Amino acid sequence: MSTLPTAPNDMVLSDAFHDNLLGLPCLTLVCGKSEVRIARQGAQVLSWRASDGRERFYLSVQTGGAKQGEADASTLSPAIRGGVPICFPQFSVRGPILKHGFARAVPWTLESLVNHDAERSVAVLTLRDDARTRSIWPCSFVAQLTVALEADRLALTLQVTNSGDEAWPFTGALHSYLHVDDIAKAELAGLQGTHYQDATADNVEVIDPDGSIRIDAELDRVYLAPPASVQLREEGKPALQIGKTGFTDTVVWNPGPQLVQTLKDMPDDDWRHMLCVEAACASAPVIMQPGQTWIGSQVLSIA
Ligand SMILES: O=P(O)(O)OC[C@H]1O[C@@H](O)[C@H](O)[C@@H](O)[C@@H]1O
Repeated sequence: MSTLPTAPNDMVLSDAFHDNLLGLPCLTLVCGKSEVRIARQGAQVLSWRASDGRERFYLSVQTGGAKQGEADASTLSPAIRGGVPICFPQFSVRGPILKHGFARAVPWTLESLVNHDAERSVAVLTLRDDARTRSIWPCSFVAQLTVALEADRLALTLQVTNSGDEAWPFTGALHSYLHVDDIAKAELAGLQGTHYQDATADNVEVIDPDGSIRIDAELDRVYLAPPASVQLREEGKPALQIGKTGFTDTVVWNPGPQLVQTLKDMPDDDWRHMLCVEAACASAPVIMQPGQTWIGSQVLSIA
């Protein structure tokens, strides 16, 4: 086991991003046979292989993002299409700033790393307000993502603190792109009877009558007060249990065969190989008083 100190050690910690996936600098967290890759940009988890070696996240080969060798520009980087983007301080276009906020478009700082642990490897990354974020959103904050990897379980915890002296609202999400072999043989179970806002129809509110969600066209829903856990099934068998705490909503998104053709960072056929199941605070903002801390998590376990 190699354990790096929990106190910031700038040289060691900045060296951690020495791997790359599709040219995106990232660090690799290892626990036994399980492995996770985390990009510096957006603290975005790009890949997760549990002990069976199977990739559990979708990542577009046409993705944007700040590539290796490119300086972390002072401007925002193009979003990375896949893995787990962090949407903060705004979910989608439900507010005045850019879609899904800026957290996914800027580099985060690695604060601590416990790697190659036999039971639980953990990376903690932070984003604090600076001149650039304040030019977009004039609020003082500290956002922290904790990535905790166990043999067949990945826990992502987002902690947000109001470090200023005025209250502010935020919406956001852990926007997980789950990999599926074939969307026609995949279903999401557990949301039956839950109200949702249909983003493809002006957010009209509907009750989901179905036992499980199947995808053959664009689907974009914010489920309100959903159960704490839902299950991804493939070929009729459990594949992944998806739990959440703190986040009020579950968002389910797939662009389907038409909308995907308008996404220049995603191959036309790839809607068949992904399903976004997002832990979100989308339907109503979280109001943060000065000094207040909010915590939400998404926990993925091999079913
Ligand atoms: O293309 P983006 O900005 O990454 O957003 C992808 C999708 O993200 C989902 O969370 C939204 O519900 C969709 O409306 C949106 O299209």
